[in-house]
Amino acid sequence: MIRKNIVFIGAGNMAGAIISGLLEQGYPAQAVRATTRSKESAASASERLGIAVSDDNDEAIRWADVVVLAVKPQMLQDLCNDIKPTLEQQLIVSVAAGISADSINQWLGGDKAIVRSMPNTPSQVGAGASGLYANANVSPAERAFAEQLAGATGLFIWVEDEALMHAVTAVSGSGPAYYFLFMEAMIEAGVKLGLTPESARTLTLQTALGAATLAGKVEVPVDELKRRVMSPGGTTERAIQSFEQGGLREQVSNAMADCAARSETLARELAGR
Ligand SMILES: NC(=O)C1=CN([C@@H]2O[C@H](COP(=O)(O)OP(=O)(O)OC[C@H]3O[C@@H](n4cnc5c(N)ncnc54)[C@H](O)[C@@H]3O)[C@@H](O)[C@H]2O)C=CC1
Ligand SMILES: O=C(O)[C@@H]1CCC=N1
Repeated sequence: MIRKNIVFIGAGNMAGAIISGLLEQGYPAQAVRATTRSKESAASASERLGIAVSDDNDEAIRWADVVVLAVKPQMLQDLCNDIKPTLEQQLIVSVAAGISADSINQWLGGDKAIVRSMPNTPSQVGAGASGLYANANVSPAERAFAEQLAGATGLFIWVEDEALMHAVTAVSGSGPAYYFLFMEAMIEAGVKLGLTPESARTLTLQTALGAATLAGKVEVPVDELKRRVMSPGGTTERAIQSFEQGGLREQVSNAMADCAARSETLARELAGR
């Protein structure tokens, strides 16, 4: 494992998930720091995450080899302006949705090595999925470190065409929320059918885990796995017919197109500020 000092600027949901995943995988806590905007939030994040957290971006950046930008996209330009004078040759990793490497590079004064990463919150338990994109200033060694960072919290893919980061966001960045929504709906429906909330939850979660594990382990396409659950004239067939007639497929497609489009407009709105 290559050890570098990593600072996360912003210690919210996504940074917290990556930090927990990293530490869980044995990355040394002394080599990970974070910053927040106030002393109070720094103290509570430090306690929650088990690493040093301060409200001093400049001091943390001077200490770091790798700077992970983990603030909301709308805060990123102001943050870049603030840290520009302090940054030297650190590798920049941005997890912000939408915002292009060119915008970040421009806001940071140019000539920066920037990796964009679109992770997701299952990183917290080592089951993340990240899409990575590197600008032309990123060296092979820096690419390798970015892979180690993403790989410590799950799996990753590289995209060479940055525009595909919008699609990655629609699939895996936002994707956990779709599955949580589906689980929520299944639990509610199970309760309506008479199960206790606890039983409905236990069965729903294990079924989601089982389906994903099975699909990941066997070399069988998911439509065939679906077919194997559907006995002709049986119960599943009725449920699947009901989903198809209700337009689930189209809803998923529309929702993901809306997600990718939001990522694109975020990028345009914020690049023009
Ligand atoms: N939540 C998710 O599932 C995912 C989020 N992302 C991206 O991660 C980024 C962060 O999102 P979340 O963690 O969900 O947001 P969040 O609101 O939970 O965390 C953002 C944190 O940044 C801090 N912050 C803001 N300005 C700061 C500054 N100048 N210096 C230091 N800290 C500052 C805030 O205090 C807050 O703790 C966003 O750009 C988002 O697009 C990417 C993939 C998935
Ligand atoms: O909802 C968002 O904007 C962020 C980016 C991907 C997941 N959460």
